[in-house]
Amino acid sequence: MRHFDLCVIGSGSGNSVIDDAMDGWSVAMVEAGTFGGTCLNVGCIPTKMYVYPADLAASPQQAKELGVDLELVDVRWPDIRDRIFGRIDPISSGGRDWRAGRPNVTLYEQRGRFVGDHELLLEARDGHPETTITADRFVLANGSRAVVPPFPGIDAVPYETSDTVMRLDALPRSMVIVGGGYIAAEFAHVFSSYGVQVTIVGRSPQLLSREDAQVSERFTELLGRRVDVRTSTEVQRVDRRPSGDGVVVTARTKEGVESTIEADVLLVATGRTPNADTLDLDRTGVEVDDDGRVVVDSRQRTGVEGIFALGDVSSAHQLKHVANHEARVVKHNLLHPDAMVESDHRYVPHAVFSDPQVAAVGLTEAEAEEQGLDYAVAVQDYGSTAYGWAMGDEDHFVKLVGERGTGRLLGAHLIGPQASSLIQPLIQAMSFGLPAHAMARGQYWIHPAMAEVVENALLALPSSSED
Ligand SMILES: Cc1cc2nc3c(=O)[nH]c(=O)nc-3n(C[C@H](O)[C@H](O)[C@H](O)COP(=O)(O)OP(=O)(O)OC[C@H]3O[C@@H](n4cnc5c(N)ncnc54)[C@H](O)[C@@H]3O)c2cc1C
Ligand SMILES: NC(=O)c1ccc[n+]([C@@H]2O[C@H](COP(=O)([O-])OP(=O)(O)OC[C@H]3O[C@@H](n4cnc5c(N)ncnc54)[C@H](O)[C@@H]3O)[C@@H](O)[C@H]2O)c1
Repeated sequence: MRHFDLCVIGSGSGNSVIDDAMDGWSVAMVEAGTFGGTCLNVGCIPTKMYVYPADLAASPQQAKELGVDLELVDVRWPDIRDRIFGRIDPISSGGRDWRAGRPNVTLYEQRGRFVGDHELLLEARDGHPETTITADRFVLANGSRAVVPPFPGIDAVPYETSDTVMRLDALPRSMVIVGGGYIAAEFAHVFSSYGVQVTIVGRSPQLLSREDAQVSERFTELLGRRVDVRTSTEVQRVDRRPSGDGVVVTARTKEGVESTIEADVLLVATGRTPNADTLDLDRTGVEVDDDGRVVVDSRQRTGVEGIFALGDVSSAHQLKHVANHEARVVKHNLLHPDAMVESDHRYVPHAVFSDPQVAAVGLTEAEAEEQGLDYAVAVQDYGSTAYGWAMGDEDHFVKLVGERGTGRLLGAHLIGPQASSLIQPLIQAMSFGLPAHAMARGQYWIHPAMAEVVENALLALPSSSED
């Protein structure tokens, strides 16, 4: 049985754990799927590569109001798709070849599952015989996968998930998206901008229901102007369309009103579940929580000596920047067992790359209220600052939740153009404990840049003794 100093399971953020400083270690990299993991192959990167052309395709409407007549002549789906994967696929295969070529690394392109605390069975797979390896240290970085709820009829109809929808042969005429979270919001923007008739079926009263209530309400309203949004609506069953292709989704509102939606394509976007269950962790002492996540401490250690976990398999955040942060922590802790560092999960931001964009960090107003904090809220419209006014913006805003007394930010919630970038100074202020007014007045803000909406939101919070 071959023994390694380190075994990493999962080549997403797990791949970046392997460092030059480990050149003297024997390392096993285990990857059952496409090298590079979710973000590169079926997640962040290709989705945003679809979002950017979608932003362009959606611009004629806005331009018209400003006196510029543009016309969307065509969306060449095969060209968009092939440009995206023509760039991504070589990065994945190049990364694979580079990693496999490292003299101290053995790449096993097989599914791994534990048969003991430090013993991993690699399942047989075309050309790769079953084998068992042992290692002193393991890193569980095997991510999450799309969940498909057992809607009646689902097994008898064709459906897509985020894993498959980006490689469709042709742009459909219509699409029904089940789910009201990140993936639904981003793909609704992409496909509707490309001219597809999109219907979203969401069971919550608002889309993006985990956002601050004011943001999710506004987002639902704005996306609803371009897409048929059905909220508080549950799928009852799905059937094949009588014509043979496509689907019919039967849905019912909370009030009991039933409707059917016919579409060429059904996209299921109802969340992701950690892949911990694929590892047979019950054969080890590694603990898994009620949500199926590997339990780790602040140093990313499981309860078993030498076994670490990171990213979607152990994190509630399911975000690439979190997986990358945790990978840096694991790398450090593997190399410096006597001087371990902790992950910093205090202010984890996120952004939804839809239209409008949404970005947030920290507490929502409801969470500040629930926690009994002494807080104040400031809401600043984009249109109240010069750039937003020049754009004629009437829909978007920055909402800040600040702590009275200290003047520190508790949360920031943005909905509107460039929200994913505008939020960055607010993340910085929270991370470094900068009070709102000190941050607003302690630096220049370029006039008349869009960032003035952030400056004005900060100034709209009450000042404090620390400012
Ligand atoms: C459509 C979509 C868009 C997204 N967009 C964003 C975004 O814009 N920003 C953002 O921050 N996050 C985004 N995410 C989330 C982000 O992709 C994930 O949080 C991140 O990729 C998780 O990284 P990871 O290293 O934990 O796991 P992964 O990258 O998923 O890597 C896990 C790897 O482990 C392999 N594996 C699983 N089980 C086994 C096993 N038993 N044996 C061997 N190998 C195994 C898998 O094949 C996979 O390659 C998006 C996700 C999706 C689905
Ligand atoms: N921009 C980004 O950072 C980005 C983009 C895409 C995905 N992601 C990550 O990927 C994860 C998965 O995305 P997602 O949109 O699938 O998940 P999500 O958790 O954001 O949303 C899931 C949605 O499905 C609904 N749902 C769940 N079970 C259902 C059921 N049985 N019937 C009907 N509706 C149901 C939920 O109410 C929710 O609206 C996200 O949590 C996120 O972390 C991130």
